[in-house]
Amino acid sequence: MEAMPAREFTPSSGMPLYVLDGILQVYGGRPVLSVDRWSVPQGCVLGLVGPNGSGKSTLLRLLAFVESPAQGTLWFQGCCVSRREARNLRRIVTLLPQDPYLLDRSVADNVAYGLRVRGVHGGDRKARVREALRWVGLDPNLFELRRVQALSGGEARRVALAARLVLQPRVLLLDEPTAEIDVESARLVRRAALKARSAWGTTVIITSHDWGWLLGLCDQVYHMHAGHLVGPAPVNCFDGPWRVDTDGRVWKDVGAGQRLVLPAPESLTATAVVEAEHVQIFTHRPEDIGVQENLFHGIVTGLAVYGHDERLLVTVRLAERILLASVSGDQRRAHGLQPGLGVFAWVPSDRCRWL
Ligand SMILES: Nc1ncnc2c1ncn2[C@@H]1O[C@H](COP(=O)(O)OP(=O)(O)OP(=O)(O)O)[C@@H](O)[C@H]1O
Repeated sequence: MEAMPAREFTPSSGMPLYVLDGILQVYGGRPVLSVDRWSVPQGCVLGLVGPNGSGKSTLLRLLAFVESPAQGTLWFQGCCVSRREARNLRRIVTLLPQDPYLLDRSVADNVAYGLRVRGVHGGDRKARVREALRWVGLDPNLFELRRVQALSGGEARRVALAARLVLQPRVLLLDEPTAEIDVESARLVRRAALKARSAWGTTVIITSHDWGWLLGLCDQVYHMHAGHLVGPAPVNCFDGPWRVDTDGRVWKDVGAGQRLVLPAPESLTATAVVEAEHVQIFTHRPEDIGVQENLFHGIVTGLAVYGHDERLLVTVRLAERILLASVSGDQRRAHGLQPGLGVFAWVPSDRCRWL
């Protein structure tokens, strides 16, 4: 590992675990991930949310050192990671992919595999395997000797998670660990992530499509869109193409004939970003003429507490998309916001920025 030149990066409050600098990843000649500058604090639980194909898994693979970026520099614990060093770091940084591979052996063999490779033997290995199974809610007495082929899909995913936890990793990267699992399993994933952090100081980075679940678990949730990190605050992204209005502004249909009208971007294919913080919720159509444009009718589908000052993220289903708005606890109570309530959501056009 090369020592990092001091001029490149000066930590303000503790050395970040990762720093990404000018990272570009390209598949088949097509850029799929572009990160100018991003750092991950040590010991955080961090979420990545975004639509299909936005680059979440690609970013996790780079952080797991299982692939290298086409351009840019990845720093880990203040050091620039070379290809040779990446191999060593894979012993302390572990990735649970979306479709984890399990060996055609017993549950215990699968969970113990990484320990065997690292030279952990005997009673210590057995005890750690049993403990890791308990962490993911599988009774070792019932599951240890079962063959993985005889497990349900959800149980197999828990075994794969136990096989990462048993390593007591420095970094645990979980790629959509709650996809296709029930509420109880999602609770176990959450518990395991938090226990790993408190027991070993593990930094945990999790991708998901579920804003609410991530916000309830993570210190910070970054939104990814079209290969870019947008956030960390919850945001709404509106993709082009845009149509041009008679007065030179641009618009697009967001469903049921409702139009989003914005100032013209540099390109008609640009993506508009509006932070949830700037979207306002009304329970009745407001009189104020200033909020008639970009006022959408929708249904509240979820509320999730986030941040340190009891903000709530409100998901509102418009005809063809979900809109995110942020409200305070007082606003929630005053409006009686709850899932199923019909509301008006206002997107102020002057709060939009373009990607
Ligand atoms: N091996 C590959 N070869 C070519 N393109 C790829 C490859 N892997 C991913 N991509 C492309 O890279 C982009 C980012 O994919 P990635 O899997 O990182 O997105 P994601 O946000 O994790 O998506 P999802 O939520 O569907 O899992 C997509 O456009 C995808 O088609």
